Amino acid sequence: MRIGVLCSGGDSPGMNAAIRGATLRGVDVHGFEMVGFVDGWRGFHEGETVELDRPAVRGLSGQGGVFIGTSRVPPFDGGPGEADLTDFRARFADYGLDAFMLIGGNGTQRVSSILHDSGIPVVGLPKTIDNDLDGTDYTFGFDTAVSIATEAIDRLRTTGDSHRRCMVLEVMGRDAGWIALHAGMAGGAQAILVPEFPESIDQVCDWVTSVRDRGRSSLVVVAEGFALAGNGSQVTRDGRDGFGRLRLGGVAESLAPVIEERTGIETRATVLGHVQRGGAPTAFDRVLATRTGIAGADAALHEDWGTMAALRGDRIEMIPFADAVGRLKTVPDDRYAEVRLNFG
Ligand SMILES: Nc1ncnc2c1ncn2[C@@H]1O[C@H](COP(=O)(O)OP(=O)(O)OP(=O)(O)O)[C@@H](O)[C@H]1O
Ligand SMILES: O=P(O)(O)OC[C@H]1O[C@](O)(CO)[C@@H](O)[C@@H]1O
Ligand SMILES: [Mg+2]
Repeated sequence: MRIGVLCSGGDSPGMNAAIRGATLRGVDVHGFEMVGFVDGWRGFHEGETVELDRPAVRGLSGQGGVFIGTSRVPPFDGGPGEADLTDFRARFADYGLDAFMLIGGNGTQRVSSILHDSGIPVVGLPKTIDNDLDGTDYTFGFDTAVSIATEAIDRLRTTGDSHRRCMVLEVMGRDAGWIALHAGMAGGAQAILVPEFPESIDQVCDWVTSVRDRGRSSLVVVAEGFALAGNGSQVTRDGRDGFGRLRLGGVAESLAPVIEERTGIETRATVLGHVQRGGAPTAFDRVLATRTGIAGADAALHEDWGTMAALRGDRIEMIPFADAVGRLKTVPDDRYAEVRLNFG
């Protein structure tokens, strides 16, 4: 069996470990041929590939990024219509492929599902720092991002306390508040602002003021997709990503002066940005990613197409794409309520 491996969407710490796990199991144990497409669908369109075998994945489990590259280059020119899919199948056949192993988040697994429905054998390996993919408890990369954001909170807190300032930290997550929620809990933030639960500026300022009134300095964590209640909208930057979506970012910088003006407390903003996607994966993410890759290779052996390797409790289970795509896994009411009671 010849399997094409491809990454799509943002990189996520653990992608290298997943490719290593899949290759060691797929090539060495099951006797597959495996080929990686460089920079996601760009490599597929332009014919840039790398053979995956034991030497190619040596020492990769602790390395950040992904050595074959990833991108948001789309798989099809269009919708996809029947003509797009026919062209796609022809290209798939030209590469001599029997199946795809697609590594990505909700967008990528949506593509997996489209390809599977059009008759192409696919297994999916879930990754994303956003942890917004349904059907799986955690995606690899999330734990690393949360650890980095937590360290940032710890560091901002000592300087914020020293100057009696309010510190606002912006983290990633697109339309899901998981990174903010977990890092904020781990770092004991005085307020955590997430896209799922808009709050008014009056409420945010009340929390910051009450923290000052009991002699402390506030650490506010805000997810990049947060919008104020009422007529607030998400803050975006110039430019669009490779899929044509507006880039999120800047909400901390827009909130900080308003908090300062309304409370009289000096307030500073920090945007953590891509630091939270870079560098070595945590041990948890290395193990999760490796097991995910192994499960994907085993699923290919059993021709368990149309499935994604999901973490369920402490087990990796192959679940249908339909259970993973179509809706985002966002922060539920009870998870927000349990932290909100202690804000301020
Ligand atoms: N419905 C769709 N139809 C066709 N292509 C899609 C669709 N959804 C996503 N894609 C393609 O898949 C790519 C990856 O999706 P996306 O950028 O949402 O990242 P992701 O896989 O969700 O990972 P992450 O959220 O971690 O960046 C998109 O950039 C786009 O090229
Ligand atoms: O790397 P880019 O294209 O700036 O994308 C940033 C986006 O990717 C993610 O890191 C992962 O989806 C989001 O949290 C963030 O909004
Ligand atoms: Mg996504």
